[in-house]
Amino acid sequence: MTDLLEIRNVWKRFPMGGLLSRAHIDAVQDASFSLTADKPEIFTIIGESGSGKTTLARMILGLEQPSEGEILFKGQSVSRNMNREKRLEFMSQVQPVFQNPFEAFNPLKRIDRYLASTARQFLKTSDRAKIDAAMDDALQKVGLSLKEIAGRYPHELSGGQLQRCAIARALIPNPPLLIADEPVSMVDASLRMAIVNLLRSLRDDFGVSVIYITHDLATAYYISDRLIIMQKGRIVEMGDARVVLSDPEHPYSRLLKASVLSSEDAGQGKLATNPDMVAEANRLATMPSSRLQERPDGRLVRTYEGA
Ligand SMILES: Nc1ncnc2c1ncn2[C@@H]1O[C@H](COP(=O)(O)OP(=O)(O)OP(=O)(O)O)[C@@H](O)[C@H]1O
Repeated sequence: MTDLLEIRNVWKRFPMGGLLSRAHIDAVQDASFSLTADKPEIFTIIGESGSGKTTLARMILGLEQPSEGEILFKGQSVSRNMNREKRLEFMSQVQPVFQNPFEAFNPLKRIDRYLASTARQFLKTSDRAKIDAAMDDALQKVGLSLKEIAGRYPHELSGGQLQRCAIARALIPNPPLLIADEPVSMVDASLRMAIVNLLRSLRDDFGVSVIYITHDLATAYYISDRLIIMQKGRIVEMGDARVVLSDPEHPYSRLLKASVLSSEDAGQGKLATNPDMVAEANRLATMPSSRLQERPDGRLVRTYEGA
């Protein structure tokens, strides 16, 4: 099997506290996983705020350089220092979808003009018919059409429609991989499932793999094939999404699941989280020596020396 993406022992260390300080934060610690080119999948990264999800995504997009380790896309090293031509070629294969569709579009620019400039850039053509065909093709994949959005400005669409347009923009170069960082969190709750189902259809109908970054276990359970759970920069559990989310093994994974369930029960006066579970997860996060161990069901779970 050929790898589409390979993350090899990647670390990202950010300096903290000014130029003269030696303090640093390990935003991502020794992350490794790969996506195969032969079978498109939705690979989810879950973790609470500050666990390193966005930093990992930015490294995959070549926007940040790993401090250690390597990221390979189709066998080629991804680097922040690619020249213009290489970057354009790379971007045509790995496209981001961001959280806030209203920030992704210039409010003063018609959406079709924005999509057209993306098509011109990646297709390297100024042929109007080819540009329109590429835009319409991408819009059809997200359930819209060029006719529907032609001449419209961002404020004339709902958040859900605009997020579809943002995904259509990302699809224009026909990338095999999308990196979707919290793509539904700014979208109205009633429209969220439509976007989530759209990601699934991109995988099933168009062979696009998606790295789906989220806090939300429910949508992760619904669409993911595999997932990793991150705690303070470390992957603590990785495996088949349904196996891990149905029966999480790592204390932090259990805590995440319990927190979600208990928020549903909050109206009945139950505790939002169990303090013992929080204390145990926090204790493990500070243990220096640990490794991912394979379980008989194929998942990887972090274990700690002397825990
Ligand atoms: N450029 C930076 N300089 C210093 N620290 C950073 C930088 N970028 C991220 N960090 C730190 O790295 C850690 C991981 O941040 P990151 O944004 O990757 O987390 P996240 O899981 O995506 O969180 P969220 O869900 O809130 O987006 C945080 O402690 C953050 O403060």
